[in-house]
Amino acid sequence: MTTPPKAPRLVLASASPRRLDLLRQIGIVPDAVDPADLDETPLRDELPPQHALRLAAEKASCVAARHPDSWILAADTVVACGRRILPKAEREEEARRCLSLLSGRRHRVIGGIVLLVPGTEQEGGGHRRIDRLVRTDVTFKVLDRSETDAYIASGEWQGKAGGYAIQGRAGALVRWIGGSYSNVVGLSLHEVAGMLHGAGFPPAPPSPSAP
Ligand SMILES: Cc1cn([C@H]2C[C@H](O)[C@@H](COP(=O)(O)OP(=O)(O)OP(=O)(O)O)O2)c(=O)[nH]c1=O
Repeated sequence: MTTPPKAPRLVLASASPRRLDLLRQIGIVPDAVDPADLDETPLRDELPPQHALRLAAEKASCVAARHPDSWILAADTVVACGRRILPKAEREEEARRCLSLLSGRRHRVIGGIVLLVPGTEQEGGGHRRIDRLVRTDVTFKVLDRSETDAYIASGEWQGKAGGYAIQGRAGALVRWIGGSYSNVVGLSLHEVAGMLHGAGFPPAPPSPSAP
């Protein structure tokens, strides 16, 4: 008698609650969440897309070492103004600098996504890597002093790439967006669904109720 194939295990290599919520939105519930702890400083002369993809790949491979038989999903979100990579704002001055740079201008949000698919025994184990880069263009309104102060007071910028979170109050500061909204929040759902489907991950079960 042959044993049925084991259900694949999905590990989300991220500390971002937004990524977990986004996946849940499309019915994907990871079996485990295991963040990688990495130095996210850009390399010298590293361009925003290279940076996003490198970090997503490093997060994925760091976590894959702990889960050799699982599917690993990792991502990195970079906010870029020209060649410049904006920081993940941790301090108020950083967030203010980001907002003043973004005010009235178009910028790019680059998402690097890496999916590691475990190899079968016949393939000799190891993981196969699938990656994608997603770009969304975002234009902020011109921010005056009181709008900037109010946004800073909200504290929502903390730990966010580029010092803002489109899914919160900064939604009111965005004049125009071109491309994937979920990519800005942290993970393009269209891309990730396509990557999982294309690699043979079982589809999400039907939703028990409407959102
Ligand atoms: C631009 C923008 C970023 N962000 C968030 C998404 C990411 O959590 C964060 C970018 O930092 P990341 O390094 O991509 O992610 P993270 O450090 O939160 O988690 P991990 O590295 O463990 O996966 O900024 C928003 O939530 N909304 C936004 O509009």
